[in-house]
Amino acid sequence: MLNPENLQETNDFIIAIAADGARVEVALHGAHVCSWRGPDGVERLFMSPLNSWRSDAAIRGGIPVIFPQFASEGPLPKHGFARLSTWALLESSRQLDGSGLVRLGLADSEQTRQVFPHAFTLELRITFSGQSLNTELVVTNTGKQPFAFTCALHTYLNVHVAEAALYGLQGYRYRDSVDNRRIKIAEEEILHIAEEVDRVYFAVDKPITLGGRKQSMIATQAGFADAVVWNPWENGCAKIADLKLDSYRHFVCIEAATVEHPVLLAPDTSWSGAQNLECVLVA
Ligand SMILES: O=P(O)(O)OC[C@H]1O[C@@H](O)[C@H](O)[C@@H](O)[C@@H]1O
Repeated sequence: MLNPENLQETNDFIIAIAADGARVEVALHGAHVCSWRGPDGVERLFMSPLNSWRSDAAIRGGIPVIFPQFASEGPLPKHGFARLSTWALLESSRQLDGSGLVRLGLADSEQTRQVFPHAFTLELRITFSGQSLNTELVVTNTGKQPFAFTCALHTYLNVHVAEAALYGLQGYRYRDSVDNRRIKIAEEEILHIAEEVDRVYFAVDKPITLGGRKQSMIATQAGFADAVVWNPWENGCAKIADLKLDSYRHFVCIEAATVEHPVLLAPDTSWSGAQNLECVLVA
């Protein structure tokens, strides 16, 4: 899936393998999980075949880290700068239980302070084994003033959209970005993706399941208040240069996010949010 020739030009990658053969590929550009395979070797994340792999662009697919601004809801570039920054590798190791651990870090710099005048560190902790992947974002305020941020783990899940169904969203209040950001209550027990979907579900406190024909993916989050479900459909793909016109058929984003109420972080304190993905194979 990844093209090593291109990658060497613009990205440094970490490949980490758990004792049971589960593996992740992580780019330092954005601390971006680009690939996650279980021991069966099956890719669980979508990566766009038209991804540019340019160091000045966000990677289209995998798990973009969104910080300190979700979407265009503030003065910063869309989805903030974390996904465009070069992170440092802090650790890549195998835990006593055989699971793989990769930790990456980012701190404020002259460049980030120009658009976000605060002192901070970010850490992304990626743990994986068997059929599960856990990503945790830790934000620490290392400055003297409080600051506010919104954030997300913008996970692109590999799925045949025509066969997919989302469970667990019924009853939540959500903001519908494809209907003038109207606030609605989710009535459907099962959400099928049959048109553009771009919703922020608020105060999500239960797992969301993306059911498919061969597997189901259970997304559980902690720390993050909200969850975004996004599929651009054909009309959206036509406007996004690094997606093919039919890419919408192959992924659904389930994003663990904090959007409605920004986190206000006091000096010398940390916030953390995690998304856990568990793949259940259908016999
Ligand atoms: O094209 P980008 O910047 O990666 O954003 C992709 C999508 O990200 C989602 O989180 C937003 O809800 C969508 O509105 C947006 O289109």
